[in-house]
Amino acid sequence: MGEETELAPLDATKENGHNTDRERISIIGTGNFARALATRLVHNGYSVVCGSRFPDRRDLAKYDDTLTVVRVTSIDTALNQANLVILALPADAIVSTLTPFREGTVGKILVDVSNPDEKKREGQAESNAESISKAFPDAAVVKAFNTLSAYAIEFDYTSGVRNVYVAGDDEAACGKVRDLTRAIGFTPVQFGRLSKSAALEAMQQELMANWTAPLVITGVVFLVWFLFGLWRFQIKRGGDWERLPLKSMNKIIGSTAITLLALCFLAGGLAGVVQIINGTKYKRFPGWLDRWMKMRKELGLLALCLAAVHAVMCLAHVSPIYYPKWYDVTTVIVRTVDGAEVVVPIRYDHNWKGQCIMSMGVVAMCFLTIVGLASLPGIADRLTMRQWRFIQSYLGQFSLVATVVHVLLKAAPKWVSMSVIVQNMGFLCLIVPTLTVLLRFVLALPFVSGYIEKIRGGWERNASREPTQTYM
Ligand SMILES: NC(=O)C1=CN([C@@H]2O[C@H](COP(=O)(O)OP(=O)(O)OC[C@H]3O[C@@H](n4cnc5c(N)ncnc54)[C@H](OP(=O)(O)O)[C@@H]3O)[C@@H](O)[C@H]2O)C=CC1
Ligand SMILES: [Cu+2]
Repeated sequence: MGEETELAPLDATKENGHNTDRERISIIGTGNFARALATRLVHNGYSVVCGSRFPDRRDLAKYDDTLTVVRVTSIDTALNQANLVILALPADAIVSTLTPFREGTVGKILVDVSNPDEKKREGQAESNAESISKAFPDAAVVKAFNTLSAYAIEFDYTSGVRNVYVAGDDEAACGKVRDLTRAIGFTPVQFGRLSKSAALEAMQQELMANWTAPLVITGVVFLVWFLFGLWRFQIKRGGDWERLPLKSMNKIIGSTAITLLALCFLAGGLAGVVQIINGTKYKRFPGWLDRWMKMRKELGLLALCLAAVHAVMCLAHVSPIYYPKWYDVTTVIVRTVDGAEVVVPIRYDHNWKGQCIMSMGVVAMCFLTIVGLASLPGIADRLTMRQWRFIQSYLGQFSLVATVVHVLLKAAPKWVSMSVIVQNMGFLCLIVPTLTVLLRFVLALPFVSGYIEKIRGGWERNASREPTQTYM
């Protein structure tokens, strides 16, 4: 590899009166991201030039055969080879690397893919892209690709079309980047002007974007059930610690799962109540309900995850030893050598109770899995609005009802004989889910649901009054 003097100058790409310079893209840098982008560009018919500090030492072909057609040149030459230049350099090296070649940036579209080094960027308001734009005012800087990994760019051709967020002040430049993005198999999403690039860079820094609150709620719900279970199954019974990791934990995790599932569907139910009270859909939900509504997907997925753990734990330990009431036992009487008669069990079969509990658990798990899968991007994108609503609303509520029946079958008869019902975990963990099911049932009654549909269709009870005020 080396200086590519035989490369055609930029103007030579104008053929037959058509400007085909879109076909040649320059990438500055030869690292992971540069190679991934170069591979994908070459696969899609682009000619790629990579600019390096050490062009003589960079042999891209050794990474992938596709890259044999990629020329590695000096940074200066690479800048001159294309109108669209992708800067695949470490964030803090971009300005210093390009400054000696300022001339070459004039009139160019510079695509900034960089993500900030978290520690260095703390408290710094300006994004990488804005710093580059300030340093090279004669170039059109566009932020793009930073939310994708090099791996996804190079290898992920199968898992649906990924979004590439584009931000920039020059609309023509953004348009070219969007075209390029589409041409190599991604979906461009214009995210706004360059000032929005800070949000794109921050997006990449967030490990758990929308998951913090749902995870905290899950932790609190789990802790409540854990402390109750610890007191109920271990401390109150004076020990039995060896059953804590599996038998007790299974009940604790199951209770956490059903509570989270109920919380997921309770939000929508309360939203319906609020809309009925307000008599309009044009009034904002109170802040707490709004935040709660926005975390339904995460709560549902966490419920699914814990329900799966509960199912596996059940398989691991449900047996006549722990749950004798779920089984019918066939016994034989064996006479011992000294003449005593011993009753020996020879066969266990699930009785009605055991069969119904287990099968209802399987049904609930099955529906919950469909609802969970349908909420994932990639699958959700392929559903029509009607299909999505059917799965999320009907199948979702059916899975909650099946879960309630599953727990009810397991725990209910015991309540009757229990002197202190509030000590029964099965009873306690059903309170919120049962109230949720009842609320959703009431909201589904024809005259109530008709009223809500009317409100959601834009009808207002007090339409003639003064403009609606909003909650703060
Ligand atoms: N890797 C990833 O998955 C992702 C990366 N990005 C962004 O892409 C950019 C490049 O990342 P990546 O390819 O992983 O990084 P690498 O460290 O693998 O590559 C950076 C390249 O930049 C060149 N370079 C120029 N100046 C310097 C310098 N001062 N110090 C080090 N390298 C320099 C080097 O090429 P040469 O030696 O040939 O000059 C080097 O190969 C970063 O801004 C990163 O934030 C964004 C999203 C995901
Ligand atoms: Cu269960």
